[in-house]
Amino acid sequence: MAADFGYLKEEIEKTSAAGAAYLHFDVMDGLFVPSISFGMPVLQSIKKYTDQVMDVHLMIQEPIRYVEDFASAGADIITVHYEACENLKETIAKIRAVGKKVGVSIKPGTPVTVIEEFLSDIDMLLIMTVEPGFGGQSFIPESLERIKEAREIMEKNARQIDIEVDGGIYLHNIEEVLAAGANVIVAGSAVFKGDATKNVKDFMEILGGD
Ligand SMILES: O=C(CO)[C@@H](O)[C@H](O)COP(=O)(O)O
Repeated sequence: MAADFGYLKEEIEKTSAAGAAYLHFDVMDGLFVPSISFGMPVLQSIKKYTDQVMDVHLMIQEPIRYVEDFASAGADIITVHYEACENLKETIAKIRAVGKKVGVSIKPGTPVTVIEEFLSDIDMLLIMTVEPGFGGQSFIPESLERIKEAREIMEKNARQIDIEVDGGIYLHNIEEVLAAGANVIVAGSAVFKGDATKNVKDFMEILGGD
């Protein structure tokens, strides 16, 4: 979402060449969050020119309605919001049924403990480190404790899944989020504002290239 849409192909190719393994695709419906971004047709177009893992973050109300569409359009991981689903179990099952990896996201005000009962069914927990809806916001400092809490819950349940963080991540705070237990990093402004190639390379140096 932070890329210049007029140059989407070039912007994405830069991140891929510089080593970014995932492309985070923010879908906003103007209902679950105030903004509207883009949807399946854009994903389908992008998919043609990059091999990056398509990490689709659905910030939409009742995402179960669109799981099949995003799967067909090229999603590899489909992440839905805990707060947006009337029946999260059913939504997770639908993502599994279309053969995609399952992510569940929680907003900053949602207790981390809500994830416990879904842990065995999901591949990734996305902890929002800003209020979802807009890029360019500041990282919420309390998020660090929430990431640690999520790792502890996983240890207690003997289930280690990916913890993704999203919002306000820059070179100056990435080490803190990694130390807290996150292992999938979303960076919007920090990559696309300025030289995307250099920015991704700078992140990759800290991440060790994988
Ligand atoms: O999902 C969202 C916002 O809702 C994020 O993906 C942000 O768009 C990340 O942007 P930066 O905070 O890195 O600019």
